[in-house]
Amino acid sequence: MSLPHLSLENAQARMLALLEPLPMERVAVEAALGRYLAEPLTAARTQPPADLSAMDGYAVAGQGPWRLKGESRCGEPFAGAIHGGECVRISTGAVLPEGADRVLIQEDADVSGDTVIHTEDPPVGKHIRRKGFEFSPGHTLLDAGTRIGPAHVALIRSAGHAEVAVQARPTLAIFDSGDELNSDPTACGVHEIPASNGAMLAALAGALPCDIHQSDPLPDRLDDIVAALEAHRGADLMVLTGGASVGDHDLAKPALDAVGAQLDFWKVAMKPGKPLMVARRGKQLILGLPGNPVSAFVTGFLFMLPALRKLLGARDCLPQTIHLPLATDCPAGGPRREFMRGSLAEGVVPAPQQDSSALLTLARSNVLIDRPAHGDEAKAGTSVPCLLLEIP
Ligand SMILES: Nc1nc2c(c(=O)[nH]1)N[C@H]1C(S)=C(S)[C@@H](COP(=O)(O)OP(=O)(O)OC[C@H]3O[C@@H](n4cnc5c(N)ncnc54)[C@H](O)[C@@H]3O)O[C@H]1N2
Ligand code: MOO
Repeated sequence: MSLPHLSLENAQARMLALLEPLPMERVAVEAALGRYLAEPLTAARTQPPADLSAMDGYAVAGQGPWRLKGESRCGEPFAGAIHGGECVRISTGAVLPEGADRVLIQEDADVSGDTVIHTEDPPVGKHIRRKGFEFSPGHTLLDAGTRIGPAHVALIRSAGHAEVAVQARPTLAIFDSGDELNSDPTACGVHEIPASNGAMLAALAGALPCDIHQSDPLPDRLDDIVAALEAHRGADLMVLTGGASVGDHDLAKPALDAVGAQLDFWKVAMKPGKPLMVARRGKQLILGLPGNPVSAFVTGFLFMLPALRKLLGARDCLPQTIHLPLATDCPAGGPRREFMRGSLAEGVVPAPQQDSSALLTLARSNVLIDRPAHGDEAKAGTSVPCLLLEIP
């Protein structure tokens, strides 16, 4: 079958359109790290809940000197109000007593007995965190599709929620395939190599919340590949690596046909990663990634992770492009848009080896430089679009 090579944007959009976010569930906030909000997050309380002191010192009213009337501590406010010429000892985060108009930090206070005088007089309102300055009940704090990071965990609890609505964790089955692959890297014969793509893709996917099934490499036998595809019909996403090209032993396409999967597209105008295959079987998405290790990584980064993000309900499924200056010259591009490995120092240095089998330069790289098809040579100092290889 000869299908046109899709542009990367077109291929990503087509793949994402095949997927729906998974059903919603409610989980404890602490268990939601790395997941995406299924609903906008609304405040259920007022923060701060009262006017609070931002410093340790004295809450004062009117002009000094002030007479010390008591103390307001965190969790134990001063009972009552103060009037002009009075103050209370106060801690950071404690409730400001009624009548206090500013906080004198203790470094600027001279205390003798129950009299407090200032060396610096703060203006009215100083060092007070006003009630509700962050949020009040009903305020929308975060949009649906926001990824929950450590700060979000704290914010959601602070907003008065013990649980949060997220999409269910996707299930993912990953398979290496090829007769040359040995699952034991310490026991490879001369005609063998260690299976490494599956482990790499599982590590890549593992940065997102998902449940991963990974097993020994499949041989280049149609029956075995079909059996593996059948055994994991229930997975939300299946990723097969190897056998995506056109050789006699490239069985990804025949295996997809045999299990009744509908091929949506095959081949994307990009390097590495051209023979990427995207198919659907019912609600399941199947990705056939090329076997060359760097091609598997780049397509995993540009397709598998976005697919997982879509299932997880992310607002932004695709990796963000940033522009960085080149530290050295970058050669002219070939006929395919190319993602070149590079490292970020004072500017981006393209890796000297760009062969799609070369894992060493991938492991030493932390960016992919996005080079246009037929692009001219880019000189050092030119700003180029890059993807940071930070996961995810
Ligand atoms: N006549 C053509 N040949 C090739 C074309 C083409 O258009 N016409 N495309 C080339 C491109 S581009 C790529 S990319 C590769 C993709 O090939 P496959 O997906 O069929 O991958 P394999 O042939 O199975 O393996 C390629 C290479 O990668 C090694 N490999 C495979 N799986 C793993 C694994 N799990 N762990 C580690 N290494 C793996 C395998 O040993 C091969 O060396 O096709 C080109 N050919
Ligand atoms: O696309 Mo292949 O991935 O160039 O080596």
